[in-house]
Amino acid sequence: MIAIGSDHGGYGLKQEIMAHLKEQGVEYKDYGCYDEKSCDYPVYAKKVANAIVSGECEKGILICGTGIGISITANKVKGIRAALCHDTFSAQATREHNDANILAMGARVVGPGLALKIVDTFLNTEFSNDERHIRRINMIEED
Ligand SMILES: O=C(CO)[C@H](O)[C@H](O)COP(=O)(O)O
Repeated sequence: MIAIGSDHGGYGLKQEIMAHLKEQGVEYKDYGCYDEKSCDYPVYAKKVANAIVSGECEKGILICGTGIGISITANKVKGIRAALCHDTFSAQATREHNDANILAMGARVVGPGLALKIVDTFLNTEFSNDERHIRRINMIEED
């Protein structure tokens, strides 16, 4: 199950991503926002991050205008590795190297065509399980 969330700035792109996931038979849960009214991205970043750390969802997608505020917020939750990606190389690398569990994007930065390719790359790339990457991820989690 994929957790998905956005603020008003990411709402339109989130609708396109959800339609794309549905077409592909990928299950998702929309944690809001639910319309284009101005709202606060930390609310939705925290809902999606908590859905992942609780085990309710395995990965997440977060979208705001830039992807920056929503990724900064998600990364404050222990166990979350949110990666802001606006290209497919980064989306692949962050799965392979960082085992990122949230993809963040900015709807005011990327168009929908590229965004959907980034989503597909992120969701279809496995973590490498390489010893050096595991060691570094463990270091992130240290207090
Ligand atoms: O990108 C964002 C946070 O990083 C927000 O989507 C952006 O700040 C919202 O701006 P506004 O309230 O002016 O629509």
